Amino acid sequence: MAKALKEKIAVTGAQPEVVIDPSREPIVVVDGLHIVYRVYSSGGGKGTAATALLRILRRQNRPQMKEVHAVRGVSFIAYRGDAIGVIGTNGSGKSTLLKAIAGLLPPARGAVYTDGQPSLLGVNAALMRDLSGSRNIILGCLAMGLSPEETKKRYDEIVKFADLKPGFIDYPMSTYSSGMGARLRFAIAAARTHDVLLIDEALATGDAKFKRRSKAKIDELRKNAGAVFLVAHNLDVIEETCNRVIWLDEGRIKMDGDPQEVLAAYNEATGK
Ligand SMILES: Nc1ncnc2c1ncn2[C@@H]1O[C@H](COP(=O)(O)OP(=O)(O)OP(=O)(O)O)[C@@H](O)[C@H]1O
Repeated sequence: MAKALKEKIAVTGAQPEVVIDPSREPIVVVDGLHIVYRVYSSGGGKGTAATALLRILRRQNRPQMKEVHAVRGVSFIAYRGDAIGVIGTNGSGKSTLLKAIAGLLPPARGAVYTDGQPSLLGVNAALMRDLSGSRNIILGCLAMGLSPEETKKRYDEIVKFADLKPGFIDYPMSTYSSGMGARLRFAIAAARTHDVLLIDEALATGDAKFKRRSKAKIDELRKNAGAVFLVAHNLDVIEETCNRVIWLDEGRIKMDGDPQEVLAAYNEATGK
């Protein structure tokens, strides 16, 4: 019945059609999104006085600008309860897409609409390296909008979930291994429910036991959250965690659908 109601919209280019399912609640709508980075190419010689003088003599008043077209006309709809894995080879635009959904990059064309506040949880998420784990928990919770009372209530739960080596919670985060940092970041982010949770490789550095617990936590967040996006090179994590996979190739969607189907096609194409 819902299927019969499904309306199909043709999207320009060779990318898959966007399917609207009116029986489900849309949380993220990405509509013909293009993201372009502008970088100064070394040929332009930005930086030294000599090259600046050369530019003036050549009547070039600006250093050469190069454009990197990282996302090229991507369209899809994420629905409430979706856990979407984003896969693709290096440089295919996965992190750029997540940053754009988080509102951190302006679209060159197209638009992203989200229902609620997106939270990007990356391996480089901004915690203070010189502060202890415990200070970062408090700051992180307050930054996520929890009240001081809620922060106090959640503190023990976060420490328990991060499960760091004894004593480390009071050490500066600069003394943590990358896996320990990732665990704490994930534990802090998982302490509240998110409308749209974007996870960029955050789980990649955790060990097997932590990955299992993260999966359970993502399932729980998924139940309460709007939608979860997960970028990971470990396809097992994607297969176990996600109900849908988007395969990006050179900034375009190559496939969008059932994890098993998309992962099988991806493995075949990449020769794994
Ligand atoms: N800050 C930036 N400035 C200029 N170009 C960038 C910037 N960040 C990414 N790019 C370019 O945009 C394209 C997509 O990069 P992106 O990091 O989104 O890919 P990715 O699929 O996440 O890659 P990886 O699997 O290596 O993490 C690449 O060509 C990359 O060189």
